[in-house]
Order: sequence, then C-alpha cells, then structure tokens
Amino acid sequence: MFTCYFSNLKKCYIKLFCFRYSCGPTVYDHAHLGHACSYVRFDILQRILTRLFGITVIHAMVITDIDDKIIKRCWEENISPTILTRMFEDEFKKDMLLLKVVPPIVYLRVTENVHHIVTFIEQIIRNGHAYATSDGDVYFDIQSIGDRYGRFIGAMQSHETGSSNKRDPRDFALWKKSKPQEPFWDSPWGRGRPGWHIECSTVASSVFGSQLDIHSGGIDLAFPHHENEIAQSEAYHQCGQWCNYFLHSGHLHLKGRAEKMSKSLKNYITIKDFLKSYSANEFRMFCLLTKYRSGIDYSEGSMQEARASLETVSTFINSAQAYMKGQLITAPVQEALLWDKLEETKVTVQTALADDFDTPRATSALLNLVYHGNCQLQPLSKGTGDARSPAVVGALVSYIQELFHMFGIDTFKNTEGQAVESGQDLEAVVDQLARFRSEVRGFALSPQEGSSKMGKPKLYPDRVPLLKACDTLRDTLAPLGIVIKDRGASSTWELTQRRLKGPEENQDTSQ
Ligand SMILES: Nc1ncnc2c1ncn2[C@@H]1O[C@H](COP(=O)(O)OP(=O)(O)OP(=O)(O)O)[C@@H](O)[C@H]1O
Ligand SMILES: [Zn+2]
Repeated sequence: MFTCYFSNLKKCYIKLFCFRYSCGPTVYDHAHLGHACSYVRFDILQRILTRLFGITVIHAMVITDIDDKIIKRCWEENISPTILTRMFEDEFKKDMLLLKVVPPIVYLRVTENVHHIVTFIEQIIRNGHAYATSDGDVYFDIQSIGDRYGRFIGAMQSHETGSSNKRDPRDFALWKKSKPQEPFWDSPWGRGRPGWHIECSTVASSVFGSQLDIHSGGIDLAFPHHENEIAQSEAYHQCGQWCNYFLHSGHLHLKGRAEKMSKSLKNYITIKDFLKSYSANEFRMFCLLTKYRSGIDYSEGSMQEARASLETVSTFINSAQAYMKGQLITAPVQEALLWDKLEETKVTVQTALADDFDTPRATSALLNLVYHGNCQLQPLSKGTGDARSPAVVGALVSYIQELFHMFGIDTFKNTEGQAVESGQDLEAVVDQLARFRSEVRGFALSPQEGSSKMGKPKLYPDRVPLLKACDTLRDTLAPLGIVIKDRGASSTWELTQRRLKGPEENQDTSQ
C-alpha cells in the first residue's frame, strides 16, 4: 500500500513508512472547531495506521503565514504580519496539543521557504509548464499539460482571477507581483510573493522528494488547491503520479447552517471556548461517531450523545473492576458468550478500520461489546457470587481500553485510574495530616515542667497515649506508600516510588 523500503542486506526485511503531508492553517485568527474536526479526524487515522496496521507515518505540515487574508488583517489591525501570524500559529499549536493531536514531525512556515519556492517555480518554467508575464507575475500553463488538468476532481472550472496577460483563464498564479505596502521577496521576476498552491508543492517536495503517500486536508481544498498542487508537482518532478492518496475530511457545520464553520465567515467557536464545556476525549468521541469524509453537524445534542457514549464505557469499566475485585456480586457470567463477543468485535473493528477507516462502525462494535458486558454485570441483591469469571471480564476491559487509547481517548477514569490521578490531592491531604500529627507529637513530647534537662526528659503521663497514637498512624500509613520519618521532635514525610509511578506511566508521548 505504501512506500516500501528494503533495508539491511543480510537480513532482508521490509519497513513500512508512509509519507504524509498536510495543508496547515492560514494563521490570521483563532483556531476553531472546524480545524479541530479536520485535524483530530486525521490524527485518529494516523493513529490507526501506526498502531493497528504498523505503518510509521512521517508527517509534515505547512503553516501558511503569508497570503491575502493575512495582509488584509494586518492592515486592519495595524500590526506586522510576523507578529500576527506567530501569535496565531502558537495558539494553533497549543490548541492541537490540548486536543491531543500528535504533532507533525515538522511544521514548516511558508515565509521561511520562499527561496525554495522560487527555485521550484524556475524549474517548472524550465520544464515548459509555466511562464512569467511582463507584469512580474508567474502563471502555471494549464494547456501545457493537455487534458491532465481536472482529472483529479473532474470537470470543475477554475475561477482563477488575475492578470489579463494570462494565456488561459484557468492558469493560476505561482508568483504574484507585490502591490505597494505588501510584504515582498526578491525574485528573478521582480519583487513579489508566492501564490497559495505552490507553497504546498514546494514544501512537500522539499521534505519527501517526488513521492507522497498521503496528502490530507479539508474537502474545500480539493479544488482548486489540490488539483493545482498536483499539476505543479507533476510538472516539476516530471512524473505520472506525485501523490498516492488524497484524504479529504468533510466539513463541520453548526447544526442547521449550510456554510462550514470558518474564520472568514466569522461563524466559529474557538477551541479554547469549546474546551470550557467539553473535554478533548468527548470531542474525539464526537469525531469517531461519523466517517472522516462526511460532513458533521455540531450541536449541544451531538456533544451530549458523545458524552453519553463515553460515560457508558466508563461505567462498564468501573463495574468490571468492582466485579474483578469481588465487590460486585452478579449471577454467573456467561463466559463463552463473552469470549465469542470479544472475538467477533475484534474482527469487526479490524475490518471496519481497514475499510477506509470506518470509525463509526468500529465504535458501534465496541459499544455493542460494552452492552454485552454490562448485561452480564447486573448486580444481584442476594446470592453468594461464588461462580466468578474475572478473566474474561478483564479481557473485555483490556481490549476496550486498548482500542480507545489507540483512538487517542485516555484511559477511562476507572477507580484505579482515579487513585493514581488524585496523586496531587493526596499530597495536600498527607501534608495536612503530617502537620497535625507533628503538632500533637510535639505537644506529647514536651517535658514536664521542672524536669531535669540532663538525661531523658520526663513526659506528662496523660500525654503518652497521644504519642502512641502518632506512632500507630505512622505505622499504618507506611504500607500505603506514605512514609513518615520522625526526626527528633519534628517529622518529615514522603510518598514512595510505588505511589508515584502511576502518573508517569500514564503519560502517553508516543504516537
Ligand atoms: N469547518 C471546517 N470543517 C472541517 N475542516 C475545516 C473547516 N474549516 C477549515 N477546515 C480545514 O482546516 C484546514 C485549515 O483551514 P483554514 O486555515 O484555511 O481555515 P478556514 O477557517 O476555512 O479559513 P478561511 O476562512 O480563511 O478560509 C484546512 O484543511 C481546512 O479544510
Ligand atoms: Zn496545501
């Protein structure tokens, strides 16, 4: 399916790599839920490729930090393009981290690649597929590639505007002469700046050369942006097919609205505002419930549905753990049925995800497995619960957690997880407890008035039980991983490694 590299002459084995390029945001405003939807959906796809199918994805993303909208915004705000774009680029990256999107291996800014873009355009001109006009613009010559233009998307007409010096109205700009007051770069055609499409062809080629496996972006980018990228890149590399797979995500709309959520339409909800009401896990669940290619309606109702699905899974995991510990008494579990359902689910999930990443089918199979698990774990008010089957219940929990973890949804807040997560609160509580104990101990240890300063001080006999209680508390807490050390009249405390390990183990920095 993807680029295969044979390595190591002695032991010939195949490593599977996938070169992925994605069109990044144009950074002149806040990132919104439309961006979140596109980048989270592709993040889920990348996790599936990596973790389920064992394909290492090398992902590069461009940041569009120069274009007409950026220039307009800078004029409106009287701010320099560098300041404006760095501010929103930074915010975009932080938002992506909050949504737990695995960052690309490299982000590349257009403004730092203009020299590459100029060289790229020169080569396209040399290859006979572009021309410069007397105005100082450079256009792609669509007629030079015959009927290849439009093969990607079909017979859509380009709406390119620009100089009347164009050979064909469909020809699109590779280089635009700069207008007065606009940012510019020197080039063989005079002062100007790159067109939009050429930035992606150049940046992708500068990282991956002449072959790309996956190119991703929202469906609005399919035409003319990706059609034009293909024309330019194949004209530059003089190849028959530059990219193997274009993946386009459907648009996020506010429910009831026809137009997509977008910066320019000012109909957006920022990622930060969204995260005040919902979690990154809930947004992922919302994304999983539709195919990445489909449009998606955002509403309170659809978010509540995502939240409820997550809660169902979470409740099951908690019940399952209580059952495994013997705290939940149920009728005998139908073990064979659960093993069968588990195997069935594994096959369905694998097949669904191999079929153009059908996440709603896979998620529905997982929720169905949760349903069967829950049916078996109905609490019994009477009975001994002697016949127990913790292993199969544990197998269900492990598989369900593993799959959601693969999708980027954190380990559910089961009771075990909560104990680990509450580490910080625990520290504050232990600190208060240890201080209180210290005061009591200090009080109990204070010598009787008039007792000799030489030799062992004489304690008040009625305070000795307090001292004993302090010792008992210390001895009881030690096996729980809380070690109090009495040092003379004062004390110190620490949490042992056994207690501290949890949160570190839980951190997921891998792909
Ligand atoms: N509502 C949306 N739904 C899904 N994907 C979106 C949405 N809006 C933008 N994207 C995708 O996010 C990526 C970055 O887009 P871009 O920065 O151009 O966003 P935008 O808000 O549409 O901006 P503009 O209004 O300036 O066109 C693109 O792949 C784009 O297709
Ligand atoms: Zn692009």
